Amino acid sequence: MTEKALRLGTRRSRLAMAQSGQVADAVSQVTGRPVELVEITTYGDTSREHLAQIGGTGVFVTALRDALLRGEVDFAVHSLKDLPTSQPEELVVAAVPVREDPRDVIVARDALKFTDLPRGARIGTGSPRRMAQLNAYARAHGLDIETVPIRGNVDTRIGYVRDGGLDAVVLAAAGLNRIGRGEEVTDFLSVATVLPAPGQGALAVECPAARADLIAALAELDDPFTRVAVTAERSLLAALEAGCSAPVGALADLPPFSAPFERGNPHADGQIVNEMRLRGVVGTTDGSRMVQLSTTGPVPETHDQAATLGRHLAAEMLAQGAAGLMGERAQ
Ligand SMILES: NCc1[nH]cc(CCC(=O)O)c1CC(=O)O
Repeated sequence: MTEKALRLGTRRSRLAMAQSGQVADAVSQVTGRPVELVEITTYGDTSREHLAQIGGTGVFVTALRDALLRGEVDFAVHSLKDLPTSQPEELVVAAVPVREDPRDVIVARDALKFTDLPRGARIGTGSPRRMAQLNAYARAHGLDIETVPIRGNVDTRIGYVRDGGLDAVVLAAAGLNRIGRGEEVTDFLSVATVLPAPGQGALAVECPAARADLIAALAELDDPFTRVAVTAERSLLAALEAGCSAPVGALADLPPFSAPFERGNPHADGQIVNEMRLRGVVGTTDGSRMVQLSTTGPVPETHDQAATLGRHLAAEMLAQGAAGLMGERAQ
C-alpha cells in the first residue's frame, strides 16, 4: 500500500516549477511519500503592471499562502527574497535548504563582461536595488551605462538581449542555475559591486503551523547556516521597513571573504568557520547617494542573535540617513 501523496502548491512559472520539483524530490526522499505538484496562479503571474507599481511585497506569495491556509495544499516553496518579512501566525517556514549562489549576474550580447560594455550601453532590470548599485558603480568608475526598467520571467528578460533591444540584462545566478540556463551567464557581478537581495538564492519551505508531523519531516531539509544568514539579512530589511521592491541589498557570508561562493557554500562543504560578515546597502536608483555598511562577528548561534545582528546594522544605516534613500520606486 502506498501512502497518500503530499500536495506541494506551486506557481507555474518555469523557475517555480523547477524549484518546487527539486524540493518535491527531496521531501519524498525524507518522508518516503510521493509528492504531487498543485499549480496555483498568482496575481504576480497574470498582471501586466510593473511589479513596483502593484506594490511589490509578496504578490507572488499571497495566493500560495491562501491555498495553504484553506488546506488545499500541504506545503509550498517560495524564493526567500520574494517572501514578506512578516510571518502569518498560522504558517511556519519549516525549512531553509542550502543556499544556491546568491550573486547577481549579467547576460550580455556578444559574451560581454559588465565592465567591457560600450559607452551608452542599455542594461535591463526592474529592480531598484540593482539599478542603484550598478549606477553607483558606473559613477565611481567612469562607466557610461543606462539602466532600463523591464520585467517578465527569465526567458522574457533574456529575450530582450537576444532581440537586440538591450545590451545586457541582470538576473539572479540562482534562478538561471535552477532552470538549467546557467550557461547563459556572461559575467558574475561581485557582491562587492552589487549586494544581492536579502535571502537571494535561498528557498523557504512553508507549511501550516498545526502540522507538527510535516514540520518535523521538512526540518530535515533545513541548513542551519543558510537560515542564520537569511535571518540576519531579512531582519536588516525589516528594520529598514523596506518592502521587497525597495533598493536594499544585504548578504551574510563567511570567510574567505575574498571569493565567497565561488567554491560553493563553505558551510555545506564542511569547513569550520566561526566568523560571519553581514553587509547592507541602500541607495537612490540613480546611484548618486548610497549608504553601505558591514559588520563582522561570531556566527550567530540562535535565530534571535542573527535577528539582532541585522537590526543593529539597520540602525547604523538609518543613523547615516538610509531612510531618506528608500522612498523611490522603479519607474
Ligand atoms: N525577482 C524574481 C525572482 N525571485 C527569485 C528569483 C531567483 C533567484 C532566487 O531564488 O533568489 C528571481 C529571479 C531574478 O531575480 O532574477
